[in-house]
Amino acid sequence: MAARLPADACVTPILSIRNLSKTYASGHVALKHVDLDIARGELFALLGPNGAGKTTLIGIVCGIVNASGGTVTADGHDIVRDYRAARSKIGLVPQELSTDSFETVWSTVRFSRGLYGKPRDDAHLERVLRELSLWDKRDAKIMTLSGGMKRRVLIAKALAHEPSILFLDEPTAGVDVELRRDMWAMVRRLRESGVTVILTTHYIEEAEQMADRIGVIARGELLLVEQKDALMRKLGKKQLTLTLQEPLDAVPDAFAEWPLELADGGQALVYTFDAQAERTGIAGLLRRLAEHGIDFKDLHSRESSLEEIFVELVQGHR
Ligand SMILES: Nc1ncnc2c1ncn2[C@@H]1O[C@H](COP(=O)(O)OP(=O)(O)OP(=O)(O)O)[C@@H](O)[C@H]1O
Repeated sequence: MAARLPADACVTPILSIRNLSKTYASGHVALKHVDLDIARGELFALLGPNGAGKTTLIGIVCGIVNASGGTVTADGHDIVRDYRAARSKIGLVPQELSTDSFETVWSTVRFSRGLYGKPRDDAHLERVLRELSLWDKRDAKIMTLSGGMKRRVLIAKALAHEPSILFLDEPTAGVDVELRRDMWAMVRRLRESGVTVILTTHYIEEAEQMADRIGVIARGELLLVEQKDALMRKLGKKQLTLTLQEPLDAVPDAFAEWPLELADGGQALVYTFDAQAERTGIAGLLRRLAEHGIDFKDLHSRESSLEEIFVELVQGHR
């Protein structure tokens, strides 16, 4: 699907992905013709179930995986023809910490910066380590750190060369509440400082709390890209639950025009409707209930969460 920026976003995208495809040597098609533009300074969340193609997409943009077709431009640089320049614009926080176990935190981040040919800037590295509460650990060997601290080191490494685009692949998978909160705060600060952040996540809550725009990917296809608020408005459903005075065995035929369901062993009647519809049908439903002598003692309504929207989208795709 096409996922260009809205016309009013009159900016050159910082990341431009065109017709990107990937078929692994095994024959598995991991990405199918993905088009996506990311605006400078945006916080974009890529949501998808396991195996959707999120890591493959990031891997291609970061030059770790070769694309089978399509192009990617990062801050004006083609990621194949102009690999070094493109890569120097990008920071990647991968899912796993794989190397550097015997190195200290300080030498690891300094080395990361040097990899991109950036001049030494100890003041910058100190700022990064302090922000991530790693400054006190700068002389510790990475192998001696806790899992949470190792995660922080991954982020420090990714920020060492001052990238303008930061990818976070499942940043909070398996981390504790405190680290998750710190990560969210850090991502917000980065974004305020002008860094474009693209994160992948299974945690809908993360996308709901953080993102400006959300892309949903499943089986290698970008199903949808929307401003978060518009997505919730467009696809959100509302649910009205009536707690009945007397339980019902079944929904009476007279109510066939409303998609009603019984819940709580017949104690509650649940009506799901489109939050955007001009006529919700609630007034008519309540009248009909009164006509049939069905009394209720309580009623409440709620809007669907992003999680419900997401599950419906992905299931619909299957
Ligand atoms: N090197 C590889 N060779 C063959 N198939 C692969 C390879 N790497 C990934 N795949 C397959 O491609 C699909 C997409 O994988 P990918 O890791 O991009 O998904 P993901 O959305 O990041 O999933 P997760 O959330 O589980 O990390 C999966 O079915 C995976 O098994």
